[in-house]
Amino acid sequence: MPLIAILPGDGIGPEVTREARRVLERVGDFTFEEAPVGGAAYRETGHPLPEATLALARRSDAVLFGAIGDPEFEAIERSLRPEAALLGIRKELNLFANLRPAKLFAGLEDASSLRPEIARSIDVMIVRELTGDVYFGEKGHRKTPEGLREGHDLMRYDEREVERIARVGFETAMRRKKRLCSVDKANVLETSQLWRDVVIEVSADYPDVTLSHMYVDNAAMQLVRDPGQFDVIVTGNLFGDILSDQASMCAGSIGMLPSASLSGEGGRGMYEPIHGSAPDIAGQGKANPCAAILSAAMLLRYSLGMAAEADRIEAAVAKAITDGARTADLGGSLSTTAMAEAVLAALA
Ligand SMILES: NC(=O)c1ccc[n+]([C@@H]2O[C@H](COP(=O)([O-])OP(=O)(O)OC[C@H]3O[C@@H](n4cnc5c(N)ncnc54)[C@H](O)[C@@H]3O)[C@@H](O)[C@H]2O)c1
Ligand SMILES: CC(C)[C@H](C(=O)O)[C@@H](O)C(=O)O
Ligand SMILES: [Mg+2]
Repeated sequence: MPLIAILPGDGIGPEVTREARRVLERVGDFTFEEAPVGGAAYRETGHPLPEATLALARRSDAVLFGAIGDPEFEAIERSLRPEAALLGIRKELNLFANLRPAKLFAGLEDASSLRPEIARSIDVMIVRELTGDVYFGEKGHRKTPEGLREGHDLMRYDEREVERIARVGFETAMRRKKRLCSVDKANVLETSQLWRDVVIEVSADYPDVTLSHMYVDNAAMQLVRDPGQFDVIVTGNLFGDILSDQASMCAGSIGMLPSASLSGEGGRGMYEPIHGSAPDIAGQGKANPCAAILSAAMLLRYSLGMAAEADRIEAAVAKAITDGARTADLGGSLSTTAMAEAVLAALA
């Protein structure tokens, strides 16, 4: 029986993974093991990513991750903050490819920040590089020669890192509408110039894919002007982080966007909503569980080869929404559990 590791994390993480687990239990037979991560783990063990949690992630067939982040730990040493656990798992499991689909579910036009006719056109897969860039470069605080405090974070990619994520971008485009837009800032950044050069080199292997390049500032603008122009976006870690939160509001809510983080080695992956621990609504039963439920569907599709069950879950979310189920972020009043129950009812 497949082993699914559940790392609920902080804030709304446990609230939404609980509901995603119920949906998984409905569609198949799995063994679940849970372990603490983030601030919750730090409180329990003194470390945000305990050895036992990482070991569970390694021996599982797939990881369902909730969210981490706790205002209480915002000022402690960076390596002990909740975020270090998430970055640590991504790095340790070599999860370099992060797929973040943004699509508007019919009926959510009113929840989108865009006009309905524009909102309806969004159906983009953001392929975000996840283990490099300014996130993992050398960083720190130091003093300038004049004695001023200086913070620094090195942005870097080597050609191998760019090539492998570019290939994921092209392969993803091959399975969709065969249009790939590489987003960078090559007009200013050397890291981006290398990115662009390597993406162009890789494109020779994918003659059927139409490749375009866009600077990230323009991409942010185009994403709200005409999101329908994008099929697949491939971009670096930082730009992908920002553009995916932006895309979520085109699609109705950050509570709707799932993600898959993959290594390309076997089927192992980690699946998580793109949102965080939402301290402002944590513990109130207000969180939208759909991003976590849809992440569970991606888990079945990408790690467990259960595409039919993944389709069923996605169809159930779509049906619950067309039937009018809405949490507060979508303009409704359903609780987290009631929203999940609407999805479960639609599954039956
Ligand atoms: N992958 C992750 O675990 C992850 C992602 C982003 C942020 N974080 C962390 O989360 C903490 C809070 O960060 P933030 O406030 O910038 O981002 P956030 O995504 O947690 O919240 C941003 C806003 O969106 C709302 N929101 C988020 N998820 C929602 C859901 N499922 N349903 C309804 N509303 C939802 C929140 O209430 C908040 O108003 C920080 O510690 C941050 O580092 C973690
Ligand atoms: C919490 C943070 C480290 C994380 C990121 O920046 O990757 C989050 O924003 C995300 O999108 O998963
Ligand atoms: Mg983010």
